[in-house]
Amino acid sequence: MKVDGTHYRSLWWDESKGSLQIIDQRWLPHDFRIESVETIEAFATAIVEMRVRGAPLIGATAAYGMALAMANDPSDESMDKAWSYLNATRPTAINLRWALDRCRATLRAIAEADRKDAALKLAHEISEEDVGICRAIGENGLALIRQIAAKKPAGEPVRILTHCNAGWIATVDWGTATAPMYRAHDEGIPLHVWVDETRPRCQGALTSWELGSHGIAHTYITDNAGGHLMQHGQVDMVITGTDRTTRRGDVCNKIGTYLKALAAHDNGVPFYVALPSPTIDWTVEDGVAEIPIEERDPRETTHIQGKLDNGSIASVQVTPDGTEGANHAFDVTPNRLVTGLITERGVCAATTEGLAGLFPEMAQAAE
Ligand SMILES: CSC[C@@H](O)[C@@H](O)C(=O)COP(=O)(O)O
Repeated sequence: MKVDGTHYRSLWWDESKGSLQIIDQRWLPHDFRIESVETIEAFATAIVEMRVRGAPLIGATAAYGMALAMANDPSDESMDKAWSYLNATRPTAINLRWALDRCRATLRAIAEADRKDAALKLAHEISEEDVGICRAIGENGLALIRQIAAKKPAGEPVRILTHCNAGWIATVDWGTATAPMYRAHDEGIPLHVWVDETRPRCQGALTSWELGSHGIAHTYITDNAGGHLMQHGQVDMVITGTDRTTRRGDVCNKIGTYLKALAAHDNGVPFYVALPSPTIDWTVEDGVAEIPIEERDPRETTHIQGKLDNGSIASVQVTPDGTEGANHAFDVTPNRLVTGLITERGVCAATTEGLAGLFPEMAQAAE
């Protein structure tokens, strides 16, 4: 997508430097900083510190991390070490393990002498696939937005609520939850997006930055406002992303998603989840019982980062000295609260049959 007229992806390989380039998302939306990632430790730090974030982008980044490990030392031992090291960075988004498993399985079957080139090619492939998946999610979600728009008086916007940032910077390009919005806007369908702030990291500010850059009307709201807006008929649909969706369609996503799903259910508002297939964990059935929920540094709750009036970016304390914070980063929305899953192969019910119907080969392979 475009930033100040230039087309960017959220990561790219720089041939001349021989290294991965990322946008350091810790400084967005105030500062656009590009960083070169050149050691395995730097890859891990980039994921842990959320310089790169969002399930699909974490997966693509890890694939480049494996490529670096193979360039340094193409042995099985080095591959296993990189797998374990990178896999330990964040526990919830399944795309991380998906990408690492795919790299390891593919590279194991290749002679050591060829692994360096093969690993880099595979990382490029995983990134390109992500772009294609997100584009297709955009098409499939667009059909849903069109249906809602068709029932409205001409010119009235379709009002979509979204949580966190499942936008182009959370993937390689397009985003998942935002892809249908970009497509609908480009097609001339009037939209208005309610953007949840998404404390503590305020990923809603990233979503606002993305939507604003694309000219999509939006309003930044507090995390607790969604239920109120739904009660007053101000939301036509919800679209969120996901970090891991179980084979029966339970959706793990950024903390607070569950409360939005409950409010949507109570108010008869359709609640959709944009789901790329690498985010399906076919080994898990019950999301609440089985998905590990990341707990991050409580300082993210007791402090908030923003831009001061003098233009500098600073972190300020919002709680009294010594206040304990707890920082659960994700929650699970049971499948009964999900109206549908928008995947690259179409929209399906959040059920075992729905997912297996669209992805029979994956469901079978997991049996
Ligand atoms: C297309 S991104 C999908 C999810 O990863 C997204 O909704 C989300 O929860 C991101 O969490 P984050 O902690 O910012 O990595």
